[in-house]
Amino acid sequence: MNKIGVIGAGKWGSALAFALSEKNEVYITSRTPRDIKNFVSLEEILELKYIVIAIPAQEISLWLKEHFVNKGQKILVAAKGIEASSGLFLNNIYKDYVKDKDIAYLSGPSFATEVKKSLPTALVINSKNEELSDKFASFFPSFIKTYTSTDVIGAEIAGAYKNVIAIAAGVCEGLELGKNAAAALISRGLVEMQRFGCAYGAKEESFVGLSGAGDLFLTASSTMSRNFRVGLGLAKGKTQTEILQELGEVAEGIGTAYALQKIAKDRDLYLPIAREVYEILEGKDPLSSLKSFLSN
Ligand SMILES: NC(=O)C1=CN([C@@H]2O[C@H](COP(=O)(O)OP(=O)(O)OC[C@H]3O[C@@H](n4cnc5c(N)ncnc54)[C@H](OP(=O)(O)O)[C@@H]3O)[C@@H](O)[C@H]2O)C=CC1
Ligand SMILES: O=C(CO)COP(=O)(O)O
Repeated sequence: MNKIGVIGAGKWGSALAFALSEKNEVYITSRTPRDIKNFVSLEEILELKYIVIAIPAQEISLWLKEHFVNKGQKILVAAKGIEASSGLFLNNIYKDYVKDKDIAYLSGPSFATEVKKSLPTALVINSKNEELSDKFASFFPSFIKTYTSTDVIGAEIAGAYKNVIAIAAGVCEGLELGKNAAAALISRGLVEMQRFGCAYGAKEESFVGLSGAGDLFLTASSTMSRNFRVGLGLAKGKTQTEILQELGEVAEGIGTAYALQKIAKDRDLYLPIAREVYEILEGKDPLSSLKSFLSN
């Protein structure tokens, strides 16, 4: 049995620890200590060969700087987001700490709540090192079908961008604009994130597969999604602070919308839905925002 360490005992980290324990001996740690099975110290986890990191994108840069010690571990990154303050992708952040050959990124449709109930899904392990992707893929339980890909940037952008589109879809639902509008928004969102990804050398097919369309359709159509619920709150006129207080969990689409706004400005890119989400987060009226996107 392989020993796997999970860092971050939030919703996704604990769901992954549960799923991976079907075939492996799994240990978990977190910033806030918990009275749960196999909870150990960070120092003990860092001694293990295989580690899953489920710390949100907005926090990871500082966490790596303050806590990570490279001992040649193989890392699977479970977060989905782009750092707001810098506009850096996760692979840019991690590359200062972990070699490309030692790191993989997890993507695809996966609400933690369903994974914790052993409900089936299909996920993608993305790494430049195909041997490592295969290895991580082999750790997953029978109820999760795994695929592998070398398109790290495509998977990363798809996983992060879909959270922003999910916020827009939540706004659309909250404003009761109808299913036609939602479908129009989601499909234009898919095109927007694919175009953005391709500008960074991502493969088009990553956006129509599990990492892109798969995760987008899931997140942008369900109140199980925290990002979708952020959109519902914005449509009701709630502030970011009120929404996050009610949510009590992370919604990566918010930071990612700010990151995309920064990138769009720096690189002079046209990202219409991401821009509207950013503007709504900054106080623009949601209805006029969606109308400006959906009307001629
Ligand atoms: N939930 C889901 O269904 C899915 C989530 N994801 C992604 O996984 C990532 C984590 O999400 P999720 O688990 O749901 O979020 P949660 O808010 O449930 O958990 C976040 C985790 O990160 C830890 N954490 C937060 N800030 C810091 C910090 N500054 N230093 C150290 N640890 C920190 C928390 O530690 P502690 O609680 O111990 O303080 C907690 O374990 C996100 O990027 C999300 O998009 C991806 C797929 C599915
Ligand atoms: O990424 C997810 C499912 O694949 C989780 O989405 P939310 O963070 O919006 O809940």
